Amino acid sequence: MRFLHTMVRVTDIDQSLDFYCNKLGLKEVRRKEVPQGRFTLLFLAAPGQEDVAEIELTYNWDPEPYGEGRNFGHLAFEVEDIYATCERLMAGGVTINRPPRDGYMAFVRSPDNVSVELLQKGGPKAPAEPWASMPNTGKW
Ligand SMILES: C[C@@H](O)C(=O)SC[C@H](NC(=O)CC[C@H](N)C(=O)O)C(=O)NCC(=O)O
Ligand code: NI
Repeated sequence: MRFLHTMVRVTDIDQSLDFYCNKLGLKEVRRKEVPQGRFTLLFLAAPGQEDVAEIELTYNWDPEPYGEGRNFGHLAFEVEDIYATCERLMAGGVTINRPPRDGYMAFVRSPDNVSVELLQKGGPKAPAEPWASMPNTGKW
């Protein structure tokens, strides 16, 4: 057995690709339109992780209310530089709900409010401003 993907439903493909690809750094691996089911599937992966650990975005053509499943926690990604990643996300208008005060862990939310955890590769970096004194913002 091997892990394939985590599926999240999204309400806007362009906004989701802007967040997951342009801002977070994932690449679109493939896309499948399913007109008979009135939905589109988009598979994303970090470079080199294609067919190893993917995110499946499901876009239903007919809008549906998606509650926040409290049993679902978050998507987690290891990043080369947690500060640079948070700077890039913040410059793109993403709120850093849990800033990397410890140089290691940060949380943001996707446009559909899916919680995304960012962890520093190799363990904590030295604390640095503005992150070391940045308060939490809302829930993550
Ligand atoms: C391709 C494979 O990885 C899938 O996950 S297809 C699973 C299938 N997805 C859909 O039917 C998408 C549209 C549907 N309206 C939905 O929102 O899921 C499916 O069985 N989905 C049900 C599920 O709970 O995942
Ligand atoms: Ni799937």
